[in-house]
Amino acid sequence: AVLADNEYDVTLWTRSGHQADEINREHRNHKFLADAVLPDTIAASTNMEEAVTGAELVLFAAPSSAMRDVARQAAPYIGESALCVHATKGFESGSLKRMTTVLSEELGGDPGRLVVLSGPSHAEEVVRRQPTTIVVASASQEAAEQAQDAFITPHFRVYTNPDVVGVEVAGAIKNIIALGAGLSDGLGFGDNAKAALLTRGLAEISRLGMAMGANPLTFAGLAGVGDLVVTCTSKHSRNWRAGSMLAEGLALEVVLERMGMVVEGVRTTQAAHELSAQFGVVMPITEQLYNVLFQSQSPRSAVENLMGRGRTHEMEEVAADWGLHH
Ligand SMILES: NC(=O)C1=CN([C@@H]2O[C@H](COP(=O)(O)OP(=O)(O)OC[C@H]3O[C@@H](n4cnc5c(N)ncnc54)[C@H](O)[C@@H]3O)[C@@H](O)[C@H]2O)C=CC1
Ligand SMILES: O=C(CO)COP(=O)(O)O
Repeated sequence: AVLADNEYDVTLWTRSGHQADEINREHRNHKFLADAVLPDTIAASTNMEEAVTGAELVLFAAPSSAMRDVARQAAPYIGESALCVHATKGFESGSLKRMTTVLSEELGGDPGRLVVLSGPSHAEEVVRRQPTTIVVASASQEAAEQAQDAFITPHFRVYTNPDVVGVEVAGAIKNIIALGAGLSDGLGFGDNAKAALLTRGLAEISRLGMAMGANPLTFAGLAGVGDLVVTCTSKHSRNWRAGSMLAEGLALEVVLERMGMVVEGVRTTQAAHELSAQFGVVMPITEQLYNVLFQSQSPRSAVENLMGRGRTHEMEEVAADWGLHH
């Protein structure tokens, strides 16, 4: 819808013939954006060749679990000069690769044409043209500015950032913290607990990101604190909702089935658990979420474990994370 507002001819690719028909005939996408009317210049197709051939910009927005498969299907039809942007938040399971790495491997060509678009941006509000701010990051400033040009509207303000690693890590890991925020709210804890999760969560995100080569300043920006705040506090968040359902005692499989939409934080918890070991980074909230999701630990004992950790000096810890002398 943002691109259509900027007068691009948009073709949306989907696997579902029913969804394509609904978008083409009614300009609606009932299952995923029930209340929205889409611009009538958006066409939908189940034919990848038709959707992608000749496109000057290709936006990938599949779940992280589908990124490699979708990119592989699209690759033969993407022109050499096409800008390739993704809005996916997660890592590839198993390989633990970031999404631009997956795209680079599948699409080939100039890696400088790859851009990640991320930040506090629930689709339900973007499609209503409510004020939204996001970041586009690319190794190439020119590519980032091309993406900024393509997406910026009076309702959708786009900033550039050269830190692809930081933007991708921030967008992925905040979903773990949002699952924790949903659990916390579902258990009946208050604003103090939520603020603690956000703040200590940001420390964890930054610690892993820096170990992976990110610029720490990215975590103070829209892709970092911005997306963390929106996902932990918004009624639209799938991750928050899944966390609050887990707090009711529902099994993970039941929660995911009831959600019917991707809850990226679940796979990301598994990935971050592995990344924290690989990079030797301490991630206590992620560790407790991992135990709740995959090791049958009760949410209440996870909270007790977090509250009962050894005493810590806040500034010494930050200084160590940032490689500063305290
Ligand atoms: N919904 C939102 O407001 C935002 C979502 N994102 C990210 O965008 C990505 C997608 O999220 P949503 O659209 O919310 O998920 P969703 O669950 O609402 O929609 C995912 C779509 O991908 C399709 N899909 C699933 N597996 C597929 C496969 N193997 N091949 C092709 N299509 C497949 C589904 O049929 C569905 O149409 C996630 O990484 C999410 O973190 C990022 C920013 C905002
Ligand atoms: O990343 C998002 C908002 O910026 C979407 O988060 P959820 O998947 O939790 O809805």
